[in-house]
Amino acid sequence: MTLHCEVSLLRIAAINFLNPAPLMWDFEHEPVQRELNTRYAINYTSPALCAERLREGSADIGLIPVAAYAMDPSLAIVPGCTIASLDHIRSILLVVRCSDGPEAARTVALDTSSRTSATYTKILFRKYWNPQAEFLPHAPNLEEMLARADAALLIGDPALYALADREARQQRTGECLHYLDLGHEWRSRTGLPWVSAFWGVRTEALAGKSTALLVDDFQQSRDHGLAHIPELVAEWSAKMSLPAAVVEEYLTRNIHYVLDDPCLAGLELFYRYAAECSALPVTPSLRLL
Ligand SMILES: C=C(O[C@@H]1C=C(C(=O)O)C=C[C@H]1O)C(=O)O
Repeated sequence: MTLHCEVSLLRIAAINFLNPAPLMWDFEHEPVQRELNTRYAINYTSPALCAERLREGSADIGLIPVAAYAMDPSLAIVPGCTIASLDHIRSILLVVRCSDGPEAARTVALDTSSRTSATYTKILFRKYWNPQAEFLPHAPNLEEMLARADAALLIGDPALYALADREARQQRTGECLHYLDLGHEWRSRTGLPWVSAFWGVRTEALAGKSTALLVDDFQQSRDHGLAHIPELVAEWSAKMSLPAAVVEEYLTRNIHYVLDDPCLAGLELFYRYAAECSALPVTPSLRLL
């Protein structure tokens, strides 16, 4: 008689941008990858779709935009891991066509792959720049966005490419655009970190599994990633054709990977402001595993 011992894998929805690469280290590199393959199966998608996969039940764990958590506070959060920024974030950009800055922007195209940065953008307009601004969802294509709106929000790798192309674009078109780093705009007004994403978990999927082991797997992967920055810089600067110094600065100074107390305070304020501006329905309480 053959005994079939089926171990169900936890399905992870991950993001195919550069910024989560340190969090993903053990899932993508030996010696730990082989062992994690016995517990997890990974699928890569956009931030907005990570949240969607958890909602529809086709993933158990997802690197979800913090804004999506307000729509589904039944999820639990893996403590300690995040995609955040303490000031300049580099990959969350508001590109503004008007020479008068964001206050003069009446229409804003929002990158459809974003949930969190789209919400921060609404907060910044409602509270500080232009409460009357109108928002339209748009695929991340700077030229098409600026053909339809006065300003464009780009996130992740498309934002990094737009920034790298900034001078060449000005020479090509003669047009002078403003590039605002929204992490810095938020920090200078609130004094708090910008928090983009964390690992959200459908707790039903954890039945019969060790929560402590899961938390260890994700926190150790982050620690190992942060201990292998030179390898990540070599890998990603080649893959993205970006200068190694830019990728290194991005992974070590722009993005902050530890969900610590200042990040939790930044998150609380983000949820409060988002509810005040009717950009999110509720202020969720944070349920850490
Ligand atoms: C820093 C970034 O964070 C991302 C931004 C997100 C959003 O705006 O919804 C979600 C997940 C993060 O990985 C970025 O992509 O530039």
